[in-house]
Amino acid sequence: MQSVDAHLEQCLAALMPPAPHALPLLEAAGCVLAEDVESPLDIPLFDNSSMDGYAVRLADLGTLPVVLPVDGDLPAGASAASALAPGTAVRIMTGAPVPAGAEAIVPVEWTDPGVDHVVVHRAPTPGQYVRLRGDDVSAGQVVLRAGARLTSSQVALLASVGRDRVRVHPRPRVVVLPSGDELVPPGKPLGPGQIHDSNGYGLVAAARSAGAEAEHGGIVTDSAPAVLEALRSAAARADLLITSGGVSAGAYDVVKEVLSGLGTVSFQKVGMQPGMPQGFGTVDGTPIFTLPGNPVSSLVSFELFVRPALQVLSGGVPRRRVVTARAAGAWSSPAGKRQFTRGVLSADGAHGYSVTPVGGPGSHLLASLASADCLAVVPEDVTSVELGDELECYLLEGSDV
Ligand SMILES: Nc1nc2c(c(=O)[nH]1)N[C@H]1C(S)=C(S)[C@@H](COP(=O)(O)OP(=O)(O)OC[C@H]3O[C@@H](n4cnc5c(N)ncnc54)[C@H](O)[C@@H]3O)O[C@H]1N2
Ligand code: MOO
Repeated sequence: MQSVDAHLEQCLAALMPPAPHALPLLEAAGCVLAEDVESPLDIPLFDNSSMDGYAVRLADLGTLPVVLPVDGDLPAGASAASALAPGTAVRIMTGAPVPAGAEAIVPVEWTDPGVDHVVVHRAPTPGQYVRLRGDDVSAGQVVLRAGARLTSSQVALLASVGRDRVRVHPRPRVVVLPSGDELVPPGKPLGPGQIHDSNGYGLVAAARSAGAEAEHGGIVTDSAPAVLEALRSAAARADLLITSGGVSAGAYDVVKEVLSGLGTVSFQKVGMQPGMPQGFGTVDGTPIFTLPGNPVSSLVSFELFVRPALQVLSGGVPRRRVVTARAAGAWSSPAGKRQFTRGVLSADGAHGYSVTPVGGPGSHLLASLASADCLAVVPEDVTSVELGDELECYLLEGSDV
């Protein structure tokens, strides 16, 4: 039996992100940057006011209150073409360029607030409420480095320095192929012995949540030629294939039969619960994960192996969101297997977090997975978790922690 870590390492080592390309800025959000971005501009590009008020020379504010003639308006977007004449004020709005000669801004709240003349009741300190050119970013400064996964504030930063396109690693294209003669799409009536395909939908949603462009490639029936045809046609349009089902020891485990015949996919038992039967390899050069069919096994396998793989394929590094929590119950775990227990985290004032197991270990208990916000990791050498034991917990999509 292979360890979880060894299986993950083998899968990740075989992956290569597709070549970077330039994308319009909004399409690049969430992608990994493939270039260092230098700002061609100082940001702010000009000294500007951080308050609605009056631009003044400090020498003009002798004994307060002082009355100054108002020599026009400077709204945001105006150009401060002429210098502030001594003995006058200019009405200025937040973001408007500060005219040459002005040394500070008097906020409107410290005035009467006049239009032709203004009565100033309080004096600002030198430079007060003036945002200086280059205060945030200097021209020539690298504002973002290759490898950053673009967050919304980073997209805003790129826009602020004038970039409308950036080179990023493309989102991996994923095709999900659930297999099994018993499967019927949701929305269609079920015949005897049939069930709805939940894995196909869950895996597409999971891949999208990991930033991939994922499609449901249709249910594949348990016939070897149909499986091969579906795999080959999906491989031609994908950076990664995911199948579910058909990989254990049954007489109709056709995915395993067909892929074993190709010789480019290896199947092994991985020491984990759920998700023991795993396969990884390539179909016509496209990497493929063959995940076990049980619904919980399928989605837990995605979290453990496919999500990190998508992080690598999208040009990033594998990263997990993990917290340590104390067990709020006691349960057993199989010897020699790493158990991923569905759990719900709660803030626990004294100790950080506590984790309550939900649903039991059955791999068909999808509702309990859907109510969990973490997978509590029980190491291979632990067969019983006791109340208060500390466990690492992998945060699941949607976790508020
Ligand atoms: N004799 C053995 N039997 C089984 C073993 C074993 O080692 N020896 N392993 C068990 C474990 S653990 C798992 S996990 C499953 C994996 O089986 P498969 O990957 O071959 O999956 P299937 O047999 O096709 O299906 C298993 C189960 O999941 C349901 N299923 C499949 N696809 C979907 C789908 N798209 N949506 C919803 N549910 C799905 C399917 O109907 C079965 O109930 O094997 C155990 N057996
Ligand atoms: O390993 Mo299976 O995935 O436990 O049900």
